[in-house]
Amino acid sequence: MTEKALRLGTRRSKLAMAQSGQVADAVSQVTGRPVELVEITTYGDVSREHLAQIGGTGVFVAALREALLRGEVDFAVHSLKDLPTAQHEGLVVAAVPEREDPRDVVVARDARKLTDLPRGARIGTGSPRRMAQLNAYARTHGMEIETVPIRGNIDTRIGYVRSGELDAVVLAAAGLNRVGRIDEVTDFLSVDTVLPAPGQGALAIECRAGNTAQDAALVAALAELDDPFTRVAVTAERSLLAALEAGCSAPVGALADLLADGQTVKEMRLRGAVGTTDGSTLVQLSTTGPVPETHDAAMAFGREIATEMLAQGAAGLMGERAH
Ligand SMILES: NCc1[nH]cc(CCC(=O)O)c1CC(=O)O
Repeated sequence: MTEKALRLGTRRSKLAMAQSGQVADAVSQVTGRPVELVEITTYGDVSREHLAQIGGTGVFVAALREALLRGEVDFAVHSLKDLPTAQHEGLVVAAVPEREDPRDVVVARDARKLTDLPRGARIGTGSPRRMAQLNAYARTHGMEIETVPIRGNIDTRIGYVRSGELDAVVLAAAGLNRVGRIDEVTDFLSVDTVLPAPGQGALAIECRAGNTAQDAALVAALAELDDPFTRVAVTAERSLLAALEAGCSAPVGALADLLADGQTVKEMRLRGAVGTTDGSTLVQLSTTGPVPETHDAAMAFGREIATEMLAQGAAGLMGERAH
C-alpha cells in the first residue's frame, strides 16, 4: 500500500507553481511520501488594484494560512519576502531551504544595462523599495529616469518591455530563475545599488505547529530541508524589517551575508536601506559581527541596526505604515 499523499497548498501563478513543484520534490524525498499540489486562489490573484492599496502581498499568504489551519492542506510554500514578519498563531516555519540569488535584476529593451538606459527612461516596478533605491542611484549618478508603478505576474511585467511601453522592468533574480526565464536578464544589479527585500530569494515552508503527533512528525521531517545559514540571515533581515515596524510593501531593503575565511564562516554582515520613493533621501547602514548562534541573537542583530537606522531618521521616510 502506498502512503497517503501530503497536500501542498499553493497559489496558481507560474512562479508559485514552479517553487511549490520544486519543494514538493524535495519534501517527497525526505518524507518518502508522495506530495500533491492543491491550488488555492487568493484575493491578491484576482485584484487589479495596486499592492499598496490592498495592504501588501500579505493577502496572498492569508488564504494559504486559512487552508492550513482548516486542515485542507498539510503545508505551504511562501516566498519569504512576502511573508509577514509576525509569527502566525498555530503555524510554524518548519524550514527555510538554502537561498538562491537574492539580487534584483533588470530586463531592458536592446539588452541594456541600468547605466546605459536612455535619458528619461521609463522603468517599471511596483515596489517602493526598488523605486527609492533606483531613484537615489539615478540622482547621485546624473541619470534621468522615471519609475512607473506596475504590478502583475512575471509575464505581464516583462510584457511591458516587449511591447515597448516601458524601457525596463526590475524583478527578482530568484523568481526568474524558478520560472526558467533568467536568460532574459540584461543586468544583474549589485546589492550596493539596490539592496534586496528582506528574505528575497528564500522560501519558507510553513505547516501547523504540531498539536497532533502527525503534525509534529511533519514539522520534524520538513526541518531536514532547513539551511541554518539562510535561516540566520533571513531572521536578522526580517527582524530589522519588524523593528522598523514596516511591512512587505515598505521601502526597506535588507541583506545579511556571511563572511568566510576559506571554509570557515567568520562573521555576518547585515546591511539595511530605507528611503523615500523619489530617492531624495536614503538611509543606508551596514554592521558586521559574530554569526548569531541562536534565533534570539539573530533577532537582536536585526533590531540593533534598525535602532541605528531609526536614529538616522528612518521612521520619517516610510510614510504610511503597512500592516
Ligand atoms: N512580490 C512578488 C514576488 N515575491 C517573490 C518574488 C521573487 C522570488 C523571491 O524573491 O523569492 C516576487 C517577484 C519579484 O519581486 O520579482
